[in-house]
Amino acid sequence: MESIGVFMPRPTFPYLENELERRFKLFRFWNFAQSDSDSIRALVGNTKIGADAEMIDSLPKLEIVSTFSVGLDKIDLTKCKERGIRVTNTPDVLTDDVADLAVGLALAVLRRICESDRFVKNGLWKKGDFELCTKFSGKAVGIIGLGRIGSAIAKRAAAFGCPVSYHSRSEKPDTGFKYYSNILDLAANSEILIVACALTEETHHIVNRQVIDALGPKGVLINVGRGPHIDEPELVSALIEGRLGGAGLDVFEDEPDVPGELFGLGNVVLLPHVGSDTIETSKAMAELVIENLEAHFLNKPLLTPVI
Ligand SMILES: O=CC(=O)O
Repeated sequence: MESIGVFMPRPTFPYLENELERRFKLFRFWNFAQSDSDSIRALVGNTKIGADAEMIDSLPKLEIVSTFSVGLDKIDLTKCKERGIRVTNTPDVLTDDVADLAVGLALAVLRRICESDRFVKNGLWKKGDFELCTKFSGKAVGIIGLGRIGSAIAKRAAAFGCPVSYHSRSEKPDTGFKYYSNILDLAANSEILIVACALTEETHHIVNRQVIDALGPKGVLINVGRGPHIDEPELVSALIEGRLGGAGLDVFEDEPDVPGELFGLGNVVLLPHVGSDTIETSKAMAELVIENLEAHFLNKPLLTPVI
């Protein structure tokens, strides 16, 4: 397959880049000339750059978009469908990591793990004890989106003795978790609200001022989905004004820009979109990207087809 042109619009996990280079004719955005466009039959995107309409239009021979992510929000799926371009992503292999991190963020915010760490490292322990924090076990956890990742978070939260409820487009059968068709009811009945759904037009700003206010001054908001799930300026003012108890955020509306107002807040833990960034999972995701490409070019069924 060395002659098949694969386009990578942004640097990615080096293992994936090297493996693609070994098997295909890899064109990286940074050493790509427009005249190469006609050789490109596949595109490998990620959470930052996928395939928007302009990119798709510029690649007339594009047959498949294989993204190194589970999220599809950076891919124009309508355009891909119109052009008959196949799309694959990397579900399942990253579920545990993202769910682990959601629980880790909740623990970090409530138990003030990062603040306590700074307290010790800054030598403040010698001057007195750290303040009391808030218990996590047993807290009412509400999950927005009970897909693969949401379900894995629910399982973990349940193991901590947390009553779990959720909101999604429709009620899932036999989960044993309480379903709220109205997100405001979910927020009002949760102490920790976790965003774990896909970003679509319907879920853009699904957490708005009303939801934040329903969660309230003792509530904690965790986001392991996408930044635009939350109305960020509303979140920032709620945290500054004390209308929300705390937040653990792995994703932001305009990454890597994070609102500076959050930097000084002790009840907020900020991560640089690292939900699935473990060595093990990145490798599994890379294998999936490659196997999907190989399956496509060998006319075999795709492993994780979206379209
Ligand atoms: O955010 C991570 C992903 O979509 O894989």
